[in-house]
Amino acid sequence: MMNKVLTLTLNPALDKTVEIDSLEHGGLNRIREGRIDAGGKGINVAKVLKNLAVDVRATGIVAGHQGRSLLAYMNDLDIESDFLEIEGETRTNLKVYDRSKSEITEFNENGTFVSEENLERFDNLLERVLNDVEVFVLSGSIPPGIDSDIYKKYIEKAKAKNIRTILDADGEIFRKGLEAKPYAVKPNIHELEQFFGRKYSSDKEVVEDIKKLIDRGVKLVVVSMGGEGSIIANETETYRVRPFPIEVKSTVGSGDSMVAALSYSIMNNHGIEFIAKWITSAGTMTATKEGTQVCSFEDISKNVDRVYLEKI
Ligand SMILES: Nc1ncnc2c1ncn2[C@@H]1O[C@H](COP(=O)(O)OP(=O)(O)OP(=O)(O)O)[C@@H](O)[C@H]1O
Ligand SMILES: O=P(O)(O)OC[C@@]1(O)O[C@H](CO)[C@@H](O)[C@@H]1O
Repeated sequence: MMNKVLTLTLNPALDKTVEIDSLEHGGLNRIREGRIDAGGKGINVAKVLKNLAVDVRATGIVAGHQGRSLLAYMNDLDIESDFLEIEGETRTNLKVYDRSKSEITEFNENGTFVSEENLERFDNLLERVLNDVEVFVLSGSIPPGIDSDIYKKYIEKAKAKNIRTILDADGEIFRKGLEAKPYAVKPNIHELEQFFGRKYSSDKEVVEDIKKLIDRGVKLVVVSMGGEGSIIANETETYRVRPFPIEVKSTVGSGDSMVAALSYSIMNNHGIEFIAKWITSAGTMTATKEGTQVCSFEDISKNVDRVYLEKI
């Protein structure tokens, strides 16, 4: 086992993936196959890190019967977990795979309400589990009741302990989180467009905005672009990265697999070229798995050299 990563999932989910022949809007859709996986972005990051033999712990908030069921899934995956259990119900997120189009449509619930008192209890739990951590991953949406500056507060807390942080969130929580200058961020292209309030028509425009994030104090930026790959940059170098061809099964968790490989690379002080290859191999191989299943160490290492890198 190597070092320690802590992943935060304040709004976890049971991901229910169903397969149908062809989506009939307003009609009856017969489900051909289905599966349930432990989900939520930080939990997916922890699943990949476990496969990379990293000493990882998952934390967050779970609720009710569904929450206990989620913890049982985590236990089956042998992932060390330290979640606050509260009243209410952990959400179910429905992912519908349309076989005719090989396309996934996602329906994500809001999540269960977290009271001020429960958040205070979670703050205390976090204070305890943030010890001996090298990298802290904060990702995904936040449930009702929690303010949008939560990631900002937690990044500041982690930085005071010299822990490197990775932020993967969107909207207001990303905007506020950025004020605390996380070590790395991984928005997808739509989240970056939303943040800067523009539509990109070239890589050059994306790179301009990535530079703005670096000027704000972020050390490493990855902008993922689905099947188009990603752009990765630090203060001195920028790469356009393209994945290898695959048969896509479910891209759910692909971004999280990138974040996991990013944590692994940062922890081991790898250079930007290694990082670009590893995160892309991880994200791409996860897209070949059904439901919210993730890539293995072998999946990643066997395919890293198929990733195409271009320095820009
Ligand atoms: N259709 C695809 N073909 C090949 N690789 C893909 C495809 N979709 C995703 N990937 C791989 O996964 C990475 C992350 O994808 P994406 O940009 O969709 O992340 P995301 O929006 O954060 O995903 P999520 O939030 O569902 O985890 C891409 O950079 C790419 O390497
Ligand atoms: O609603 P959020 O928190 O933005 O995203 C939650 C989610 O869609 O993200 C993961 C994939 O990245 C899934 O496991 C999960 O259902």
